[in-house]
Amino acid sequence: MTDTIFALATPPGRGAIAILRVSGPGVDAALAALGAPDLSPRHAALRTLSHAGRRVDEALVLRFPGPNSYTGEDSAELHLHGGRAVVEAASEALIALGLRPADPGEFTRRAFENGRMDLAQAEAVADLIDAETAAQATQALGQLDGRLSETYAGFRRDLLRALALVEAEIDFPDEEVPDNLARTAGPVLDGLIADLRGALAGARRGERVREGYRIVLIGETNAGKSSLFNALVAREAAIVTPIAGTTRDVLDADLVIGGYAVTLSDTAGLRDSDDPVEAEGVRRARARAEQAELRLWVRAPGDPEGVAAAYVRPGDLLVLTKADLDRAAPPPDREAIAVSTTTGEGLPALHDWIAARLARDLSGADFPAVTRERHRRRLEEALAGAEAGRRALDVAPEMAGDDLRRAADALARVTGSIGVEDILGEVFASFCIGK
Ligand SMILES: Nc1nc2c(c(=O)[nH]1)N(C=O)[C@@H](CNc1ccc(C(=O)N[C@@H](CCC(=O)O)C(=O)O)cc1)CN2
Ligand SMILES: Nc1nc2c(ncn2[C@@H]2O[C@H](COP(=O)(O)OP(=O)(O)OP(=O)(O)O)[C@@H](O)[C@H]2O)c(=O)[nH]1
Ligand SMILES: [Mg+2]
Repeated sequence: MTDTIFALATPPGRGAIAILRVSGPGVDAALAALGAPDLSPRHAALRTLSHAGRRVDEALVLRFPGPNSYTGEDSAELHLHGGRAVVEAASEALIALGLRPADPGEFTRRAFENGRMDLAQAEAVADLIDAETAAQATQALGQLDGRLSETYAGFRRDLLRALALVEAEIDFPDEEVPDNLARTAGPVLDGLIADLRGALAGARRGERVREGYRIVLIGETNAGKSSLFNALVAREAAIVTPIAGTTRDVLDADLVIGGYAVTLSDTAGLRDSDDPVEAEGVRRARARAEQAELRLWVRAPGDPEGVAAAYVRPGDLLVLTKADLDRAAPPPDREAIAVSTTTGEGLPALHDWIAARLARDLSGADFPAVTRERHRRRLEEALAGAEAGRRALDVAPEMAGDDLRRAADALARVTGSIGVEDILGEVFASFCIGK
């Protein structure tokens, strides 16, 4: 029999109101025992809750009889006065009545297991709670309302249609089979392959909106990278000294620019060094520069092109620092912005340039976006299967079925209609308690 679980759904600590959420078959018995036996479904009612002869609170109580609830089970919410002692007393009463505290994500896990939402929607719940930018929230809402799941389901329907056509032909083999398939299953698969490629092309964008767009400062030692880092994050996060080679570790900061999440990294100045600590710092700086979506090539007046030039890609920005000391003429062949962290000149222009770059790379009409590496890997598998199946149509149609089935399975795993056991723990472990 399923446990009846409870958890604080609001942040811990003192607050105006604290909500205890309860779900499972023992909900009605627990409500009755606390003094709220008579609640009509989904209507808030004020009740005096008590336990073991002691008043616990004057609370607003809501009852959601299953299956019409978030979890699909009998559920309830106790909207308590948000004092620590009140929450403590109510929790103790629920434990005494045989309920147990919920694990992280357990309410949403039950919603998934009861068919109230699929796995992509459950992930969207977690994303929505973690969302700190408007773009992240919009993306998570598009996934929560099932639009992303519907996209995957459409891909899967196409695959199954192609599979049915292949199987129908194979059952009546003759020399016409490849020609027939080229007319029937061929176009279905061609369309699907194009759609999957389109979804994958947008996947990096979805992941960057969710996880943050990676910007790395690179350049010679003493170029002013750490000073610029501090200016952009608006606090003295990195150590700045006149000594070349001050920064060793990569230093990351999360910030929001133009409504998008950004991870900005300060790095060690790129130079050859016999000092093993500095050499390791330079190795890490290079690795980061390669992973990032954008590199800001930081150069002070007189800096040589140096090693950084090898890491700069088309579309990166040259930032000419220390503009208060000397104004280096920007090279004619690349985009550049002159800044001074001493006077502040150029910093608003740099900020605006980054915001425009984020809007260019992260906003887009091909919604809903694929938002997670887990989804992207499965889509890549599905694409590989669809492409292999497509090739087999012409040469060995009897082989196409296996490829298409493999592709359809990969898609079913994204929404959790098959193969969930091995990933459920991973998906729900990152949730808040009470969700
Ligand atoms: N107080 C409160 N606020 C909340 C939630 C909650 O659980 N409690 N939610 C939790 O994340 C979100 C809203 N999501 C919800 C989704 C479904 C149901 C629900 O009871 N659905 C039933 C009844 C629908 C109806 O009243 O028409 C159903 O779908 O059958 C409730 C909340 C955000 N705000
Ligand atoms: N006048 C002036 N000095 C600057 C400016 N930006 C940085 N500096 C100075 O240049 C020196 C080096 O600055 P950092 O920000 O530590 O340079 P860095 O690129 O992080 O150096 P490493 O960590 O050694 O690679 C410090 O003395 C800063 O005060 C600027 O805009 N104008
Ligand atoms: Mg530095």
